[in-house]
Amino acid sequence: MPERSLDAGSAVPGSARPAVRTVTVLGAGSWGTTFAKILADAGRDVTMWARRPEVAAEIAGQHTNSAYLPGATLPDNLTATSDAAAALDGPDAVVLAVPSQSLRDNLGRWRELLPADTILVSLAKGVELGTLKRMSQVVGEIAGVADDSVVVVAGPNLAKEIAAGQPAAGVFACGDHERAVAVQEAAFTSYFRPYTNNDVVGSELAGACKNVVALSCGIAAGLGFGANTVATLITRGLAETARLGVKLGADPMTFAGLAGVGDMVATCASPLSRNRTFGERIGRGETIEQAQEAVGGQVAEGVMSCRSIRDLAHGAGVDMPITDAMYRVCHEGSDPVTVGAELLGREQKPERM
Ligand SMILES: NC(=O)C1=CN([C@@H]2O[C@H](COP(=O)(O)OP(=O)(O)OC[C@H]3O[C@@H](n4cnc5c(N)ncnc54)[C@H](O)[C@@H]3O)[C@@H](O)[C@H]2O)C=CC1
Ligand SMILES: O=C(CO)COP(=O)(O)O
Repeated sequence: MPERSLDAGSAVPGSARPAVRTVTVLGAGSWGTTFAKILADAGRDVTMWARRPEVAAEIAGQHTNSAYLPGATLPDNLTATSDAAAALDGPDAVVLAVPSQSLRDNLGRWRELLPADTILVSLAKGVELGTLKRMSQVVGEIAGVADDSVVVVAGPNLAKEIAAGQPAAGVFACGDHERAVAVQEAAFTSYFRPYTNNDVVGSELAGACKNVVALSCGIAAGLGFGANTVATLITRGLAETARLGVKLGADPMTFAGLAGVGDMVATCASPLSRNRTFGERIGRGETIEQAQEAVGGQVAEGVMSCRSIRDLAHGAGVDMPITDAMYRVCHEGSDPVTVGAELLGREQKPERM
């Protein structure tokens, strides 16, 4: 039984708030499946699209997704298909749950199928290579909607913990407050508490940048360093993230919130994070290919985002030394020990500038 009645999604009488009763989630990886579970537990009728028919059949038939969320049982009001047209037959909201670098291609295939006026929700945490666009900008371009009408999901949301029912909060950012609130209502359960904000730029950049910082924390752990090193990287990583965000129009307070410090701490500290795990393997001396294997074919977004965020920062004239260092390790074959020593030995300066 869903936790909440469908009445929770009704439009507020006399308001412009859209009702979200039916939702389609495009992408059946760990976060897509977990977010679908949240929506279904909150009483929404949810359909997932999975690339592989066998994954869709397992979700629909056995209410599990053993490849991505072993051990989790999915609610009865969550079904799945690998037919995108069937999945997109009239939902009130569509959740985009594929990795950042594949969003443009995937959305291009779905564009003609998207119902008019559906609320588009983006889960991906990354910056597109080449175009250097945030995910809501990619969605805006491909779907032909205003970038800031997209609801962006951010915050400390390690999928496996939430799928196990552990308490967590998230933040839904959108330029249109009514849309953010509509999705907030649709995803409110006893274990997941969504907040809203209107800082799409800051929320998206925070989500993308923390994956890169998590790589550095993983490397530090893999090299055998302790809590001081990790805390230093988290704090200075947040400083460079906020520097970029503010330059690009973000509200500085966003970086003190769930999308900022919240997600930074969760991802940089948890062995469940794919980005941290990837970094840890590199720190232990493994190759990029071995580290990729360690995350089991799932996406460690920071590996690509360190390149795009570095390019974005260069274009904006913003100094991001940790991101630069991760780029050199992941894409130029630099030795993590040397890169770490160079980070420590940079010119001295005040903490805030
Ligand atoms: N897993 C987590 O705890 C969280 C993930 N995110 C973000 O959500 C986004 C999706 O993440 P996950 O669901 O965890 O990813 P995942 O790697 O677990 O699954 C990706 C899904 O997208 C599908 N897909 C479609 N086209 C693809 C392509 N060209 N390449 C690769 N996969 C493709 C895959 O089949 C799979 O179903 C990422 O941007 C991630 O950073 C955000 C918060 C939490
Ligand atoms: O975004 C996440 C937690 O909020 C998940 O992080 P990873 O992609 O590193 O697993």
